[in-house]
Amino acid sequence: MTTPPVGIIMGSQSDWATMREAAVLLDELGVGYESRIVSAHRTPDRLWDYGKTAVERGLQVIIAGAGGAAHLPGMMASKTRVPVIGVPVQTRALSGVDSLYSIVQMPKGYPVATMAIGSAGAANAALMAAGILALQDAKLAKRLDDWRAALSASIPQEPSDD
Ligand SMILES: Nc1c(C(=O)O)ncn1[C@@H]1O[C@H](COP(=O)(O)O)[C@@H](O)[C@H]1O
Repeated sequence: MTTPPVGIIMGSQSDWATMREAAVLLDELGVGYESRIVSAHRTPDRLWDYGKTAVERGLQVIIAGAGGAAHLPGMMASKTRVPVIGVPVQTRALSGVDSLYSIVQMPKGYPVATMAIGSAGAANAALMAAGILALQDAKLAKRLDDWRAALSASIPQEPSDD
């Protein structure tokens, strides 16, 4: 089985409602991906193996979503040089600010490209991954340009009352 270019990983099944937004967009753009539950806290060996084999398996971008003490994206960035895009999942207790702060403040040397909290962040992670892959893929670049143009065209000039 060939490895798709993008790995979507998340700390828990409960993150899928958010991370699905990334999957939906990658589907729209025709970008292959795999989705896995990988937790630094609950499945540390799985995290280790995923990070250790990411380069040799051919993953090109990893989108990592987690909530609360969201160590998954940073730990994955420590384990592989494959670029990691972090998605702070919204939490009930602290609205996702906990997730954001856990992901964004990486020490020098191990970056995580951190998106907005919640579903907008998950969707943007997919667009960011597509943008990275499009640097080497002219057909994808065209699909991404078309997607962006369609979004622009859908924005009305004036507000309406309905
Ligand atoms: N932040 C992490 C990590 C991790 O960073 O390794 N593993 C699970 N979690 C988070 O725990 C939250 C609650 O998980 P449950 O809903 O399973 O209790 C989820 O948002 C998950 O990302």
